[in-house]
Amino acid sequence: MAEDTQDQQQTTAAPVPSQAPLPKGVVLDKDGKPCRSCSSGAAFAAWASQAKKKTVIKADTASRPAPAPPRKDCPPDVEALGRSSWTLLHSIAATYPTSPTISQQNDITSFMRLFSKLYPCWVCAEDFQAYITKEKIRAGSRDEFGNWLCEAHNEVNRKLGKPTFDCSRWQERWKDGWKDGSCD
Ligand SMILES: Cc1cc2nc3c(=O)[nH]c(=O)nc-3n(C[C@H](O)[C@H](O)[C@H](O)COP(=O)(O)OP(=O)(O)OC[C@H]3O[C@@H](n4cnc5c(N)ncnc54)[C@H](O)[C@@H]3O)c2cc1C
Repeated sequence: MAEDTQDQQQTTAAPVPSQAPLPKGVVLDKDGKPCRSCSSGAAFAAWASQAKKKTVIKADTASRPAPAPPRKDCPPDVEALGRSSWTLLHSIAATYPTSPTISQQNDITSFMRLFSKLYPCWVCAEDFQAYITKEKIRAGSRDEFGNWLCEAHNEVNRKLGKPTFDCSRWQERWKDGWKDGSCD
């Protein structure tokens, strides 16, 4: 009861106290706040619901606003961000020149380095930067870059315990559509 009284004095969303265990899968930002683009959607939602429970409206219960219905146009979690990002990256590979100039090779290499620094999920970004340092970006042709990217994606798949992708089929997946005609 004493805790209820204390809660009733709060009017705005309060962060979950640091001693409260964070739901599994919630990654913190460098400032210690939960990072939505680094966390799975379910884990972030569990944290948000925990945080909401700590929020009590000061006025009587009748004047509490109805909870907002869930919507689809929310900031991305780690999965949504990842899917969109891989789509962009593999699509760039699919339109990369078959015989790129030196300048085009430099551009894609710079782009990938900057991408790995700016990627919004910081834990993902750190691992991707380490991967790029270990496995030098290969961009001598479309197929070379597409395969390098496919291997980079597979490294993340392995880290997350997902099946790896057959890189001999990256152009079917991202450029031409499957050979059985199912994308035509
Ligand atoms: C650079 C980067 C680093 C990431 N690091 C992390 C991380 O550290 N932790 C984390 O939780 N999430 C990370 N992610 C997100 C993660 O990779 C997935 O995007 C996310 O989990 C959603 O996965 P998904 O199963 O929907 O398919 P995704 O892995 O997003 O793949 C999308 C589609 O690409 C195709 N595909 C799969 N593998 C390959 C491949 N090797 N080559 C070509 N096509 C392929 C498949 O058709 C698949 O449906 C990262 C994303 C990026 C872009």
